[in-house]
Amino acid sequence: MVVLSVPAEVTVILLDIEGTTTPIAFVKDILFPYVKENVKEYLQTHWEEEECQQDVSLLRKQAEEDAHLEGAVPIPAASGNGVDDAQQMIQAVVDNVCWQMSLDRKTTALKQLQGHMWRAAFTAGRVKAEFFADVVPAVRKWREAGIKVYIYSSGSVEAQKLLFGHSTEGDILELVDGHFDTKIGHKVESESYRKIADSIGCSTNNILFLTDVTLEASAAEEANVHVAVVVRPGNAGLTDDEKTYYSLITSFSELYLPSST
Ligand SMILES: CSCCC(=O)C(=O)COP(=O)(O)O
Ligand SMILES: [Mg+2]
Repeated sequence: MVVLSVPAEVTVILLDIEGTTTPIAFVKDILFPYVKENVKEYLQTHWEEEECQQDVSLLRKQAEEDAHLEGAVPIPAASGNGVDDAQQMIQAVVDNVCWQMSLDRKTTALKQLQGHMWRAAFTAGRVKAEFFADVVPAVRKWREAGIKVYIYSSGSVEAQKLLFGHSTEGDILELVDGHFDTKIGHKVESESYRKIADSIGCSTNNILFLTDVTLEASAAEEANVHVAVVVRPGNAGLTDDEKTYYSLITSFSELYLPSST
């Protein structure tokens, strides 16, 4: 088995979710279709609720920023014309969400609504999150060795907690010391990793970030974070240069902690 030694200065392991702890297929084939199939009904049911209106406001703000993009779908402000007005707005939100999802956009606005929609599916037991078989045993071992484990995903913190709280391995939320999402910044921006280190109370070089996306690895590395790229079934392929440049692992069990036996 290939072994990658974790630098002695690492005290925190920061994990991506999709493509790292969890198969991309689970997100693409189960979570995303659930949103596309149910978004209209969800909006119709929850439209009058404060949380739903906050989600719509955030999506509208994002739509304004996206106005210059090809195919962008605007979300009109309410004109106060009753039921027809609400139905038009709901349709615009549905179209906007479907457009963003067709591009797999990672905007905070989209991720917030998705998280709220998944809540019902997870808490009713209709969906259970999948984790690769090596994830839970490795995380337990790291924690026993005194390593803190944090999550940094484009999925909202609320959605992350749903996944870890309702998984095929049971409720594994207690294995995580904390969560970060794009509210701290985007994963392809190095400043996000500096802010995460500040928030945890460590230096960036105390962190090892595991991700499937080399753009994220590169941003983290620029901030002096240690990185390893995770190669899982179903992940996007890497170029030969990327394969040579990055430390690669195919399972968390390939990480060797000098402090553990
Ligand atoms: C954590 S919720 C579902 C995943 C999701 O919506 C997503 O965009 C995953 O992105 P990641 O940064 O974990 O690759
Ligand atoms: Mg990922």
